[in-house]
Amino acid sequence: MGAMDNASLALSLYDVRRSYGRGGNAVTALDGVTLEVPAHSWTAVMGPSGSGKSTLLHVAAGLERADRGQVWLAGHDLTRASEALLTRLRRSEIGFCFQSFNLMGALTAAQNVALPMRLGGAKVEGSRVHDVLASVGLADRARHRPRELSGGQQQRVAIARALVTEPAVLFADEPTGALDTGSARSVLTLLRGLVDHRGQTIAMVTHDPAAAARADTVVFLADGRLVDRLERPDAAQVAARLAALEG
Ligand SMILES: Nc1ncnc2c1ncn2[C@@H]1O[C@H](COP(=O)(O)OP(=O)(O)OP(=O)(O)O)[C@@H](O)[C@H]1O
Repeated sequence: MGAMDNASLALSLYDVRRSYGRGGNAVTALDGVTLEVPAHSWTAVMGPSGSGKSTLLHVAAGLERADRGQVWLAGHDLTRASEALLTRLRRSEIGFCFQSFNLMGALTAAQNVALPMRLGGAKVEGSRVHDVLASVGLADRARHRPRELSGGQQQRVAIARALVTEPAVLFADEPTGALDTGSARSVLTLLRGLVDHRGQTIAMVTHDPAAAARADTVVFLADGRLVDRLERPDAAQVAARLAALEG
């Protein structure tokens, strides 16, 4: 089971397979992926277009089922979990943020952040919402609606919403893909701080070597397999490995 004991792993995948379609049209998106993500660390997933990055993130976050293998998160194998358990885990242990923010336009920042807890039927403490907004640097924007916020601020609200339930893992799919360089940098600095100062575990898909270089570990997918890995890399190393895979 690898070098690390399970307690120090926030997320682990063993020999995970996932394909789409059937017969001659079948596409193998993940072809035997094994990945251990230590608690309180940040892992970036890179690879050429179509290599399986989004599928990996969705399977790891319980948004899609693996066909085979195991996905362990918060003490449960998601591949064997009932729908009821998956729903509970998605509301408590799994945070997700997207390239396109996916905020509710009619709701304020504070209401957007409170939404996952409301949907989970939990009582929402105003102070909790305020603390999470403050932790992403938006204490003074609680009453603003998404259209009144910059792209970088909207992504911060989305990150706050993903963190409000204190998830075991924050999953981020291209979190800086829609942002200009400066906003991207500040969102990445926020994510780095969440790991370093709050012990958050993050799994992120990105196309951007500069973003991946902020992570602790970068893993590379090609044709649904993990083919390479860098620890504490710089952006030039990441770009070179990616270029080699894109051929
Ligand atoms: N719902 C689906 N139905 C059929 N095929 C799919 C589906 N989702 C993904 N695939 C296929 O699975 C493979 C992996 O897709 P995935 O989106 O995980 O790749 P990716 O690395 O995230 O790509 P990109 O960088 O372009 O977003 C691709 O060949 C894709 O066409």
